Amino acid sequence: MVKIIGAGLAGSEAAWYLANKGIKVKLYEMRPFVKTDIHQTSDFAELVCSNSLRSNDPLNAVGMLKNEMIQIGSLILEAAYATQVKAGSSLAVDRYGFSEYITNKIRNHENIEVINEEVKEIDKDAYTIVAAGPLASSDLTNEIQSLFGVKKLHFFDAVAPIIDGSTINYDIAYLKSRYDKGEAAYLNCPMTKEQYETFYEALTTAERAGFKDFEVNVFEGCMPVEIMAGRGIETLLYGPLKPVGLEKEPGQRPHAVIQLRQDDAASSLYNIVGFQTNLKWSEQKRVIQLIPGLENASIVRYGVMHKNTYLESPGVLNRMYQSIAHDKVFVAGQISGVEGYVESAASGLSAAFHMERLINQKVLKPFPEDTMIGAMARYIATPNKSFNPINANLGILPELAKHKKKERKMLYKERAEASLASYLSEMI
Ligand SMILES: Cc1cc2nc3c(=O)[nH]c(=O)nc-3n(C[C@H](O)[C@H](O)[C@H](O)COP(=O)(O)OP(=O)(O)OC[C@H]3O[C@@H](n4cnc5c(N)ncnc54)[C@H](O)[C@@H]3O)c2cc1C
Repeated sequence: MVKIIGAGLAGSEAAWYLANKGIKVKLYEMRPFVKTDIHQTSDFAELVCSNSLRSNDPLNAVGMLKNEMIQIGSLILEAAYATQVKAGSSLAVDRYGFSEYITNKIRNHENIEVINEEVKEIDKDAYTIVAAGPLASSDLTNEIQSLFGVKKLHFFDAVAPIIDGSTINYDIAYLKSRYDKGEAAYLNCPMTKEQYETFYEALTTAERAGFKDFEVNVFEGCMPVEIMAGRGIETLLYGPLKPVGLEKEPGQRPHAVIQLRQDDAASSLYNIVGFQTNLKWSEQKRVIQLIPGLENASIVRYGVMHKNTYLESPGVLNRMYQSIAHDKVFVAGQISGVEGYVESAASGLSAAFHMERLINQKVLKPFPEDTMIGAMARYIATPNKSFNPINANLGILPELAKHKKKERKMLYKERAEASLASYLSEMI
């Protein structure tokens, strides 16, 4: 029997993998009895912010990771493709359908017992996967800290607001994907230079909520838009408000464009891309209503900002997400030092893969480091003076032999596919 703590992206993925291998799983989830600051439902694998699982391009790092997860057997991706909504070349999902799909599969699996309880202690001699996420309850966080003898770390993360689609002005907002790649699934709100300057002034002078120290600890990949804007008036124009490839008519490029991405299958909700924010709610409304097309927008969920806990994994976990000190205990998901929905699920899958082999006394061997799933595991287990949570990215793969620059991505992909296929056939 394996005890899994947390039915999030990582815990659900791990439970499903082990149960399908005939191993009994006790899956502990504290919601709905104990809530986190962010989760809103009691469903499993709830997406706490964006509804996007990012790029589907197999040459992109996260696209590569997805393909590897499918080879190994991923419930999260099965659910994502079953509940996909239009988002150009990205994989976005109907967030409620996605979580419901996973919850039903898990609850109906004969090898999984779901226990709605907060876990406060970890038995180091029992097979356990800790997958309690970045919002793990504080008693459990203290237990993790003392079990592994580490200093707790955190950074701050921010959530983007969600808009009621029926309140968008469609005379101004138009459908288009950047450079017309994929389906035109984004709504675009164009700005003139003057409109941008008014918006910029409001954004950078608006009142922020709480957290005096967050500017030093903010994670670059999920930075509040007001902090990014504070770096200079041009910064957003090269980031989330980049207008290139979004011209409504050829040759008529707006000064800036704010994009909205469909948030549910009914296309009734839209989130503002790259607009994670920690502004006071009244200020969010004021700033958002300055965006052309959103003059009367109704905000159904405001952006928020909060602490995000993770373990400094090098020296604590090995390349199989297994504790070095307590070999029956694995740690997976965002709390293990990976960052992102897909990455969290991938680490859950990886931990479960190795856990099954440990229980069945098979050889333990990390995934090859030239696969994305293996490169991420190597990153979290390798000593690093400034350890930070990691997204899938091509920079963590081993260098290629001499090659032409334009062949690089294809070579990474082909090398990873061959490596994973040979590893999986060896590991049977
Ligand atoms: C505010 C915020 C916004 C984010 N936005 C994005 C985004 O837009 N895109 C993206 O790719 N990533 C995002 N992330 C990062 C990350 O991908 C998500 O946090 C993801 O949900 C992590 O998956 P997980 O399985 O590790 O944790 P979770 O999905 O949070 O699952 C952990 C589960 O454990 C449960 N739990 C906690 N403590 C206990 C306990 N003691 N006993 C029992 N159960 C417990 C929780 O209730 C939860 O269900 C965001 C993170 C945060 C915090």
